[in-house]
Amino acid sequence: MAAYVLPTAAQAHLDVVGSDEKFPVRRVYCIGKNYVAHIREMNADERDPPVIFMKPADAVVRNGGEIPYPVFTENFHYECELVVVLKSGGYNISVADAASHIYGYAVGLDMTRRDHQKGVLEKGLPWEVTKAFDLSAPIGPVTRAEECGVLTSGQLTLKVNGEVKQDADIGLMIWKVDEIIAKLSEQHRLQPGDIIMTGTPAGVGAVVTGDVLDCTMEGLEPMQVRIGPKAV
Ligand SMILES: CC(=O)CC(=O)C(=O)O
Repeated sequence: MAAYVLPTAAQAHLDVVGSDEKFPVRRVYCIGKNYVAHIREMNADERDPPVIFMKPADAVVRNGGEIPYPVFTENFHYECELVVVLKSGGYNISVADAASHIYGYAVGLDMTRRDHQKGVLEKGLPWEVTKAFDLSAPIGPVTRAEECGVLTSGQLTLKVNGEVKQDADIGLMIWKVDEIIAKLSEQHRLQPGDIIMTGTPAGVGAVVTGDVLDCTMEGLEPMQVRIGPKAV
């Protein structure tokens, strides 16, 4: 087999609770505007359907740790989310079959350069500058669905420096997890290793260097992230 002209990139992966095996991340799909209360706080139109966007797989930061305050923003926001990870996929998955493709769940953060979002939304430009930058997806360890069951409700909470900022039941999602999988598979052949960040509830806000963010969800392993000094 011919060699590559450069070293290949490391495989992005997540830890699996109670296992030495790793979950290999293929693609990171994200759902935006999936909770009414968040749509309202963003002054967006709640009659519009949720939106689909992506982050690169190497935006994933395993189990938190420290992430730098990124370049190219002065308004860096947290968005706590339920993350669904897939063991199988396909096109046109039905809502009824969707849960059979789920390997497990984790909590994660869709970190956002909020200062760039307004212009992007107003001008109808792509979302990459605001969402798809380096280290923008800290994600905790994956709990297997066979351990926690299929999650349709449960409290998702984010604390910043110990103070609750986001606290909502995932049952309030506009597109539920099974509907998200069905919708995505209308547009993409979902693959084993694809992961889905399912949208954030209300209470998003800015962080500064030194802040400590704790994401929790009943039945899942928690994740803690610290915001480090500005990246150079
Ligand atoms: C406007 C947003 O913040 C979209 C998003 O990422 C979400 O709702 O989640």
